[in-house]
Amino acid sequence: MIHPDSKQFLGLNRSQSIQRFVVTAEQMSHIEGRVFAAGMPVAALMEKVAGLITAWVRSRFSVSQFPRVGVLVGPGHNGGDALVVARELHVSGYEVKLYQPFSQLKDLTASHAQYIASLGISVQDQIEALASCDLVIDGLFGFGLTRSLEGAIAAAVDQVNQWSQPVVSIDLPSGLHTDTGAVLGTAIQATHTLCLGLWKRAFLQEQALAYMGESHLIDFGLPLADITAVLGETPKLQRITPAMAIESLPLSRPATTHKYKQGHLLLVCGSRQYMGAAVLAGLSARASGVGMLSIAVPESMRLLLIAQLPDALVMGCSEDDTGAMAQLPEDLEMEKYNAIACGCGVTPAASPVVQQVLARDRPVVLDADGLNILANLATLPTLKARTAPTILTPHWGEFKRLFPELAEASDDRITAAQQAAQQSGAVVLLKGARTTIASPNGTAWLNPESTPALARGGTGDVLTGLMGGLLAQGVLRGTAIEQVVFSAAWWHAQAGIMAATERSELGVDASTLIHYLIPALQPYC
Ligand SMILES: NC(=O)C1=CN([C@@H]2O[C@H](COP(=O)(O)OP(=O)(O)OC[C@H]3O[C@@H](n4cnc5c(N)ncnc54)[C@H](OP(=O)(O)O)[C@@H]3O)[C@@H](O)[C@H]2O)[C@@H](O)CC1
Ligand SMILES: Nc1ncnc2c1ncn2[C@@H]1O[C@H](COP(=O)(O)OP(=O)(O)O)[C@@H](O)[C@H]1O
Ligand SMILES: [K+]
Repeated sequence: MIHPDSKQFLGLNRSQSIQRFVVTAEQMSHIEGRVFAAGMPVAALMEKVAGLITAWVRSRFSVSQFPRVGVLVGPGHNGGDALVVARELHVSGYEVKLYQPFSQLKDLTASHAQYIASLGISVQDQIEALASCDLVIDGLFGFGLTRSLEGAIAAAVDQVNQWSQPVVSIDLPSGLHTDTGAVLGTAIQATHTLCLGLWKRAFLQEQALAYMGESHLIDFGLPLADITAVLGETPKLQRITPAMAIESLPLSRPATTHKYKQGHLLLVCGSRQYMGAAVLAGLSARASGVGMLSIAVPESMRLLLIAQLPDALVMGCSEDDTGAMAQLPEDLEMEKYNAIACGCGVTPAASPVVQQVLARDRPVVLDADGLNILANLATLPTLKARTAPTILTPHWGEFKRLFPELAEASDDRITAAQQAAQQSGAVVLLKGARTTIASPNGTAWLNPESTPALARGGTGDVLTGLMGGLLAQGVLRGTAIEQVVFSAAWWHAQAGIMAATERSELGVDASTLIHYLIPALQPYC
C-alpha cells in the first residue's frame, strides 16, 4: 500500500498542499490528537516545533543585532513552546528574559519552566523588565485561548504594544480568537507571526490583519493522512494557492481554436453618471483573453466605448432621462453569449435591465448597483430558480444590503459569506482585504494575499470585467464556476501586489491595475 504522505495530494506536492488547508482551533486539536494517539510524544513534538521556531528567529534576528530577547510565557503549550525557544536562544548566546506571570502551568510547560530556571535565565513577573529588549517573542496564548484577556495580562499586552521593537508571535498573536480573528479583550500587535502546522482561520480574517504582521507557516510535518482524516479529501475551507489559481486560468489555447471557441462575454454596464466604470470593466475583460467581447451601454456612451475598445462590439441601448440604460435591445440574442457581467456603473434606475439579464439562462456575474437593485427587488429566492449560475460580488456595504440578517448576526465574514451562498444559491464573492469566495454547496476559498493599494474607486469594476471574461472562457472549457471566481480574485490581487511593489501603494489606480494583469501572470506562463 502507498502511504498517503508518499503520494501527491490532489496532484500537489506536500509544500503546495499544506498551504491550502485552513483549520479551526477544534480541527487543529483533533489533528494533533490523532498524532499523539498514534504514539508521537507531546514533549517530542513541542521540541521539534520549537526547534523550527528558533531556527527561524535566529535566521531573521541575529544575535549580534538583537542580543536581548524578551519572551512572554503563557500557562499552556503556547507558553511551553516559548520556553523551549527561550532555552535554545539562551544556549545560542542571546541574553534572554522571561515574563512569566502565571503560577499555574500545564505539566509539560511547568517542567520546561523548572529546567529553564535552573539555567539561571531571568524570570520576571513585571512586563516593564522586558522594555529594553531588542526583540520580543509572544508565547502567551495560542489556539487554546477561550476567553477574554483581563487584568494584569491585558495590561501587559497593551504595554508591549506601546514598544517599538519587533514582536514575533508563536502560532498567533495572543488575544486573537483562532477562528474569527476577533480581539478577545486586547491582543498582541505582532510584526511577525509564525503559524504552526496549518493555517488557522484567523489568518484569513480581515479583522485580525492589523495584529498579524508578516505571517509564515511553520510546517512541522503533520501527516497528510491525519489532516485529510479530519478535514476531508476536499476540505470545506481552502486557502487559494498560486497552483490552484493558475490551474484554471486559460493560459494556453489549442492550436486550431477560433474566437468563438474562446468565449463570448456580454458586459451590461455604464450610465451617463458612471461612464468610467464601463470603460474599466471593458478593458479588464479584454485582458482576460476572452475571444469575443460585446458591451451594452446607454446609447449616449456608445462612441466613447468604441474609442476605448475598438475590438469590442458595442451596442447602444435606450436610456431614460437620467442617462441610465432603460432596456436591452429587443433583438438581442442572449444564447450566443457564454456569460454576462452586469452592474458596473448602471445606477439603481437600471432595474428593468438587471431583471432582464437575470431572467435569462446565461451565467451572470452581478456587481455594484446590480447588487443594490437585487437587494431592492427582494427576489433572492428567485436566484435559486435560475438554471444558470449566478455570481454575486459584493463589498461589505453591498453585502449588508443583500443579507442584512447574516451581516448583523456574525463577526465572522467567512461564515457570513458561506451562509449567503447557501441562502441565495449564488456563488458569493465577499470583497475586502481578505476576499472570501463561497459556493452554495458550503465550500469556501480564501484569498491570502492582497494589498491596500486596491482600496480605490474602480478596482472592483476591474475585477468584474476580468471575472466575466474568464467565466465566458471557463464555461466553454468546463471549468467549475467557483474555480473561475477564485482564480479571478487571486489574479486581480496579484496584479495589485505587483503594481504596488513597482509603483508604491499610491500608484495603483484602476487603469494602472489593468496594465499589470498580464505582467502578473508572466512568472506562470
Ligand atoms: N502539543 C505540542 O507540543 C504542540 C503545541 N503547540 C502549541 O500549543 C498551543 C496550544 O496549547 P494549549 O492547548 O495548551 O493552549 P494555549 O494556547 O497555550 O492556551 C491555553 C491556556 O491558557 C489558559 N487560558 C485561556 N484563556 C485565558 C485567559 N483569557 N486568561 C488566562 N488564561 C487563559 C488556559 O487555561 P484554562 O482555560 O484551563 O483556565 C490554558 O492553560 C498552540 O497554540 C501551539 O503554540 C502546537 O502548535 C504544536 C504542537
Ligand atoms: N484593504 C484592502 N486590501 C486589499 N484589497 C482591497 C482592500 N480594499 C479593497 N480591496 C479590493 O479592491 C476591490 C474594490 O472593489 P469595490 O469596493 O467594488 O470598488 P469599486 O466599486 O470602486 O470598483 C475589491 O476587489 C477588494 O477586494
Ligand atoms: K502567541
